[in-house]
Formats: sequence, C-alpha cells, structure tokens
Amino acid sequence: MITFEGVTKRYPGGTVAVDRLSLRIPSGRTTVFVGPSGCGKTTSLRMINRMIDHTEGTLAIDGTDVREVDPVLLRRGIGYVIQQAGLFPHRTILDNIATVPFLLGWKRGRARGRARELMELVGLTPELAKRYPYQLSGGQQQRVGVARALAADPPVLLMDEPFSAVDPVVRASLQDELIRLQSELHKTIVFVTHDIDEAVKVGDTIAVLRPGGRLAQFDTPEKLLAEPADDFVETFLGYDRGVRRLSFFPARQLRLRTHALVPQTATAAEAGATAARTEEPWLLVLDGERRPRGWLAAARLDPSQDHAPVDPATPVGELPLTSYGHVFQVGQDSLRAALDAAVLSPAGRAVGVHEDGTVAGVVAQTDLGEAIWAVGNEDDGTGPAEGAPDAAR
Ligand SMILES: Nc1ncnc2c1ncn2[C@@H]1O[C@H](COP(=O)(O)OP(=O)(O)OP(=O)(O)O)[C@@H](O)[C@H]1O
Repeated sequence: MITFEGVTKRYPGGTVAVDRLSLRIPSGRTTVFVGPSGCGKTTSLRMINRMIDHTEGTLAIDGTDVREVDPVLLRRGIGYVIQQAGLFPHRTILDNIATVPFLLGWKRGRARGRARELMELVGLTPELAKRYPYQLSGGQQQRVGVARALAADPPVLLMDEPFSAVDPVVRASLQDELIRLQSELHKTIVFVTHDIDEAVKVGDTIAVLRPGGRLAQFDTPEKLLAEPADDFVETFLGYDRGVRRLSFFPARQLRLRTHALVPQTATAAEAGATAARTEEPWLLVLDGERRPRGWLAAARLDPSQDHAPVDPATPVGELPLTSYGHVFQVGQDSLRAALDAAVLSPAGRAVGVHEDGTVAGVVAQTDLGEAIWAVGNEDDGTGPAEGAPDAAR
C-alpha cells in the first residue's frame, strides 16, 4: 500500500503544487489520479519515486517512508511509463526493454531473454526486437515503454499519461491491454490522466484532484459516477455521467424477448402470423445456426398495407432484410453496450447474443428504459449489482 498523509509539495517561489494530500493507494490495484491541467497529478506521481521530493507530510510504501530509502534503490522497485514512451533512440527495442536488467547487472542473455518474454506479454511480435524506436508506430512504442517498465518485475508501476500521444482507436486498445495485463500481474499501478473516460475505464479507484493540488474525491468509478462529492467533481465528470454509469451494470439483467424470432425457413405467412400474435413491429430473422440474419418489418407482411404484396409461401430468408446493426453479448456486456446497440439499430431494438454468436433474444426500448430507470432509482445508490462486468467498461 502507498500512503499519502498530509503530503504537500511547495516549490521554491511558493507555488503549492500538492496541498495536504491524504489517501491510501491499495496494493495490486489500479489507482488513477485525474483532474484538470495543473492540479498536481504529475507532481503527486513523481513524489512516489522521489523524482520530486515532497516538502511536508509523510509518503510511505508498505509502511516505509520514501525519504528513508535511497532514490536509486527505491526506483528499482518502481516501474515508470511516460507519454511518448521516452525510449532510447539508438538502442534496439530489445535493448530498450532490457535497460533495467542491464543496469541491475544481469547477464546479457538473461536480460534479453526476459525482454523477449515481455515483448510477448505486451503484444509485440518478435520480429520487432531488432528495430529502433523510430521504426515503430506510436502505439507500439507505448507497448515497449510498458514492457521496459515491467522488466525487473517491480511491484509498483507509475504511468504518467502513458496513452495520451496516440489516436483514440490505438488508445482504446492500449487501455484494454493494460486491463488484461493487470488482471494477470496485479501490480500496484498509479496512473495519471486528464481524461475521465480513461480513468473510469482503467481505474479500480480514482482520485479526482482539483486546482490547487487538493483532493476532491477518492472513490471507485461506480461511486464517483453515482455520487460526485460536489459541484466541481460533477462538472468534471461531464453531463453524460448517467449514461457512462450504465457501464457498471450487467446487460444480463435485461428481459430478453424471444417471441419475435423467426427462422429463415419460415414462410411469409407464418412470420405474418407471428407478427400479428406478438404485435411486434419487427421480427428478427435467424439463419440455420440461430445467428442473426436481419430485421423484417411486420408491415411488409401485412396484406392490408399499401406496398408490393409478398407471396405468403416465400421463405422470409429470401425477402430483403434490414441490417441488424451491432449486437451486445448477454453474459459479458453492460447496459451501456445494450443501449448503444438499441440506439444504433434500425429497428430500435438491441440484439443480444451468446458468446458463440447465437441469438439469446431481443431487447425493446421499453425494457431498456425500465432497466435504466431501475439503475437511477437504486435504494442505496451505492452502485452496480453483483457481477457487474468489469470487462465491459
Ligand atoms: N518545477 C516547478 N516549479 C514551480 N512550479 C511548478 C514546477 N513544476 C510544476 N509546477 C506547478 O505545480 C502545479 C502542478 O503541476 P503538475 O505538473 O503536477 O500538474 P498536472 O496536474 O500534472 O498538470 P498537466 O495535466 O497539465 O500535466 C502547476 O501549477 C505547475 O505550474
């Protein structure tokens, strides 16, 4: 555990970058420092590995005051990842990753062997080993930065805006990778970002800092989105925090409708009867393996409607179908994913699938509305039901 007790950083000249910060960063979890520019995030992070020394208060790692430890020794147990990776331009990728093992005096073969293992761990293919940093994409360079920080297997990893310099798609995949890595490695990660979406995605706990280097709130993402401590935090979280909060509630709590699923071999007459019986405006046509094929508007099958008549004997699989859009996974995804699927669906309905891609059922907007209402009206307001899908964030 990393503990800040009344930690202050006052620069010569009087700027107070961090003001009496007190918090406990749990071991083996990811804690994010987030807040607007200049609120003291980087300073707080760098005080942990003594790249900056604090001026007041106590900062301890597992009970040992960092000021009692030689900075060089301290940093051996603390990996550090920065924006744009900060790689050595004249060293190969493999030797960049092996930097700390070399410094620790490991034999070359062992250090490079470890570097190769780490390349695999962070998703870099072996043929990149002999390249130089300029021959890699920004996202690949960031992976090298993470691998280098992990080389000596430090229990603590500090990450300062590590994914800020890459485009949003690469950034999302790096965040996913970090979540996957952390589920294997259980490091004590302290992660700085100014992006609240990133904080909510990667953080187990989030410290929101306000200008003047003061702590505004320290909570789980769920709690933060449900109960911002004050107006500053609420404004910082943004006006879509309600929708974002749905990420913490599992889609499996949704009622799935299965009465308007029709196999592609059903005739138009049979499908018309299903539509009439269920009063569903859209039927979902399934292929022979119960995967979605597309939507069929019930109105197409109603002979009283003014359109080109459909031969009642035609199998529905031969009729023009409307794309079913994107689907959500019933067992893994969140309410937010289901809402997204419904909003983007031409039928206004979300298709829920099992892991193998077969259809579990369809969620209508009214069912989604009820589930969302229930989230907004939880009795204790403490957050998601049990089994909330971490991976779906
Ligand atoms: N060496 C320094 N001397 C004086 N003031 C400094 C020094 N370094 C940082 N500061 C000030 O301390 C405050 C906190 O800076 P810090 O870099 O920790 O903020 P931050 O939240 O990480 O900001 P950003 O998101 O813009 O990187 C700022 O007001 C900054 O100007």
